[in-house]
Amino acid sequence: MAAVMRLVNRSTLSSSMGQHYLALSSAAKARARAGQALPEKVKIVEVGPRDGLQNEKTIVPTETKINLIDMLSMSGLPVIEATSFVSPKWVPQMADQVEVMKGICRKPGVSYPVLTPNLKGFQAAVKAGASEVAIFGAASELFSKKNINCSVDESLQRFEEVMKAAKEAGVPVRGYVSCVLGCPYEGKVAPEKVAHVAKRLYSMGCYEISLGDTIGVGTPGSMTEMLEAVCREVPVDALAVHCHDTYGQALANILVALQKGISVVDSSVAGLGGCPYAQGASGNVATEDVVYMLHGLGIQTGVDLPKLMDAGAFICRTLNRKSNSKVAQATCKL
Ligand SMILES: CC(C)(COP(=O)([O-])OP(=O)([O-])OC[C@H]1O[C@@H](n2cnc3c(N)ncnc32)[C@H](O)[C@@H]1OP(=O)([O-])[O-])[C@@H](O)C(=O)NCCC(=O)NCCSC(=O)C[C@@](C)(O)CC(=O)[O-]
Repeated sequence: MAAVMRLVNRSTLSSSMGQHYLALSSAAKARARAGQALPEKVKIVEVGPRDGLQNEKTIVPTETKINLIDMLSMSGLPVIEATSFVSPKWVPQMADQVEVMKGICRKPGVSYPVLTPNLKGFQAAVKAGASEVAIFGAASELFSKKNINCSVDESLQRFEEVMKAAKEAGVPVRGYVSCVLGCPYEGKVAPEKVAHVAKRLYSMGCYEISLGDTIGVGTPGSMTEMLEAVCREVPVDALAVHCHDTYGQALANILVALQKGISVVDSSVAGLGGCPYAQGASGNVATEDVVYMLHGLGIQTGVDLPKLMDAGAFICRTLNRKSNSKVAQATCKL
């Protein structure tokens, strides 16, 4: 019975993709029905292999990480955050970063950025063949201290060093701001503080600033307020949103961001993840659910949903867990 359901749901999914997602006139209508001028295309930044796996209690074999990244590459995702060049004492799960970078099959046109908290990480990343990196700061002092062992100002000084080296090497840099809608240690975070850190990262040369609701406490209300503050300081086309789904608000918050004109969304296959320095934070919003919503709105992503779901099913099977994706649950792709 379950197998029949799986088949039926999979074919329904494929045919609905064919009927609805590719018909441009109905796509435009779907976007218009959402009430605002939504973007025609959205770039999805898949963070599962890094944000998703960094918090796993038992070490995930390198081969599994490589297989996951390769399957994600085949699904049409344009950006896959592969790993991080951080201290193995702080995040043991990412200690195999060099092997991961060496083992993945890089698909032309796909970018594989990695996290680099400082110059040491940047140099190691470039040596391992990274062609794009991300620096990661926070809008909360206590989170910054817990996560990267320095104040927000100190972190920005370290990032200046990374930016200088990246410019010399011609490596594009993405910037993260964590705790944009709340901090596990400080509680509420002022939108102006988020805007200040986002502006600093943008001014130092980050081509894109990803705004992280690290603990998933935001609502469409707080998201709107925060984005209005940030958009006064950073052009909207340089912004991305990175929503964890702890309180089930992620898709609603992403829709708010789309309505504000943001067209880059971070997400994690099967909703894997959490931050090791933000206790209680659940995984990122599931990529499958984001793709389903975007395609339903007539927004192009270039992602093949069934192939993406195969990658989600693979990692859930390997980690012996249920997918956090509602789409995977509904279609029995667990
Ligand atoms: C930033 C540090 C390194 C500072 O850590 P530290 O202890 O202050 O650094 P240090 O400069 O004093 O060095 C201490 C040791 O770490 C080594 N070290 C120093 N730098 C590196 C490096 N790059 N790679 C490898 N090793 C490094 C260094 O060589 C030395 O080694 P030892 O002499 O003790 O053997 C540390 O705090 C760290 O690695 N933190 C990891 C933070 C992290 O990965 N957090 C999770 C990702 S952030 C996130 O998930 C949020 C995000 C991005 O998804 C968005 C959102 O949801 O909000």
